[in-house]
Amino acid sequence: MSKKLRPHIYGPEFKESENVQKNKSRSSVWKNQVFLWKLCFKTCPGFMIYHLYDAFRYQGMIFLEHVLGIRYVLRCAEFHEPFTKALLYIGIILLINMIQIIPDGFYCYSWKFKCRPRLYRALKEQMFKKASEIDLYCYDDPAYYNDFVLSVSESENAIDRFLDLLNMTVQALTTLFTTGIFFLVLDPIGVVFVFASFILRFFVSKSLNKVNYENRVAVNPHIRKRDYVSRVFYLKDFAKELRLHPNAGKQLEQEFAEANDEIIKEHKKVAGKRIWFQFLKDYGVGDFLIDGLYITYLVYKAAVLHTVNYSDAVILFNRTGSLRGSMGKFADLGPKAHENSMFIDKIRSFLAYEPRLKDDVGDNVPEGAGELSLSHVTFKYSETGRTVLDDISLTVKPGEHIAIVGYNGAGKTTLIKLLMRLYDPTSGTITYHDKNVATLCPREYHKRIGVVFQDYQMFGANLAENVVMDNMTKEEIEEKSPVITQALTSAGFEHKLNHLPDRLFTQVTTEFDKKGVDFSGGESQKVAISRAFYKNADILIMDEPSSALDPIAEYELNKAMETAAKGKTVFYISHRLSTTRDADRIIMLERGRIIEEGTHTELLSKNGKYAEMWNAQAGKYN
Ligand SMILES: Nc1ncnc2c1ncn2[C@@H]1O[C@H](COP(=O)(O)OP(=O)(O)OP(=O)(O)O)[C@@H](O)[C@H]1O
Repeated sequence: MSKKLRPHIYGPEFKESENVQKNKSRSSVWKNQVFLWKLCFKTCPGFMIYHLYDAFRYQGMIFLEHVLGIRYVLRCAEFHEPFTKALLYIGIILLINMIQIIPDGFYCYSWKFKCRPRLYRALKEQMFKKASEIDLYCYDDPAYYNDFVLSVSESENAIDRFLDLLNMTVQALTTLFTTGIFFLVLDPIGVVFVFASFILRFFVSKSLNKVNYENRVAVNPHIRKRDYVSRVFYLKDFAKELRLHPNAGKQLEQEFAEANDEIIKEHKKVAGKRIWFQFLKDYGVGDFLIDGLYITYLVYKAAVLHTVNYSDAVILFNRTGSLRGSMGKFADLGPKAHENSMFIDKIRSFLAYEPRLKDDVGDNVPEGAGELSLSHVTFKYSETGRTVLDDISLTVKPGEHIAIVGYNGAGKTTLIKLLMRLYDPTSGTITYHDKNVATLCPREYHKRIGVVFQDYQMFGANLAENVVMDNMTKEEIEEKSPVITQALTSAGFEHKLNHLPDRLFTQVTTEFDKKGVDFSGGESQKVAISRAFYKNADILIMDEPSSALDPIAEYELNKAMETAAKGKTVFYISHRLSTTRDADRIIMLERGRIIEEGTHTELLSKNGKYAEMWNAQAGKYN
């Protein structure tokens, strides 16, 4: 597996010499095409076979009509054969053409439009599945993220290029065997000219494609930046902010212009090489060698030496252009396959990436609520990054309610991410039921945790599915309706639910459905909270669950929590200390370290950082 896509944080063991990578990429050109062939053939076998046949048919017919046919007709004229012989031949060709036009029309205007999207989907489905499995570390590594975006955005192009390559290969082989043999029989020297042009074109194309690929990789980060700015200007989410803060828009315009300049700079860097290679390819190999030298030689043979008759000379003259074109395609095959292979390589590396956290691998989680314990846990997002959590030790009994407080950036959310095992600690261990969570099956472990993240997302699905977070049929929604409604009610969404005409079937977001609904920030947060209530897990994690709620909704949420969280282990993060004061224990974090720990009263009597924070903001709630 190519290691290019592995996140850098895994360290030097994955670094390979440039030579090893080059040899590997050479050897993988073939394997990469086979990979796509298997995928395409498995998805649409009939289409793939017809795709090959179509290329063969196209060149076969050209040979029949334009080589054998025209030669036959011209020879009839040159050697005074009866006109009916020529007419019969023309009639047969017309009939064959007519028979072929029907399946060809079906292939071009129906099959292609049906099957190409199926092929794209087959690959995209694999990529989407993998994207949901890859470790979150990967998203923190810009180099990895660049390659990730490139492979996803290039996946459809890779299939298109592969289908073109197949077409080109079969066309080139058909031409080689038909027109090539024709040349060998009539004028073997002509083959030398064609072969020379083939070799030259092969090397020139290879160099040109390498330049193109390197340029594509170099411009990719700038294209991503430009795309980001474009998104900001067309996405609804940013529209309000941009109107209120026009300077932010100007700054982004500036960044867009800079990214554009970088792209132009990258193109300028390779412009000279591109012009030179294109000149060699078009003029040196094509015009000069074949149209100049070969034609001179052919005319000399026919007019001076009389070693070839006129009808054959005309056909050879006529076919050099076509043979040169086909040989050109043949010469382009290797470099084009190589270029496509570099993109497929990225796709395959992405698909072959083995997540460290395998969703369904690991020990079963013991039944019931258990003790959760952190021992000397330290964490960095990247090998070279700063320590975000530093030597955290904490034991939480089943049913205990823990509040985590601290200033922005103290490491509260990061601690939650580790507790949920979205990341593994850099050092130290986290145990649940006395078992290291790193040995537990993540999927089973996650079932034990209901969570509301600060940056929750609403999905373009109906309301019920947004609570259950799964695809559901109409019958399933109706069956689970009481539990879903109860979860929404506990989260304070009842009033809104009663005003939705389609209730649980209401489509969330108006982006794809005119009848859909855009919820307010607070309403969306209530839906996110209801997910945790619906899950009814042993551990409840709430990261700023009431940040968008009005005071009454916050009060009601706290009341609902008393019922929903009874007997459960709860981690509650909030900047509003009035909502955390009743926790069994409050953990105060500062720069990744636990600096104070105890009940609200204990911490106030310490008169330390917590008391300072309380006095600054929450004292007014007394
Ligand atoms: N994906 C990431 N990659 C690198 N650094 C990160 C990442 N996420 C968070 N950090 C850094 O880790 C530190 C702790 O972030 P965290 O989100 O845990 O803080 P927090 O206490 O939850 O802050 P807040 O109260 O603002 O939500 C911050 O300095 C932040 O910049």
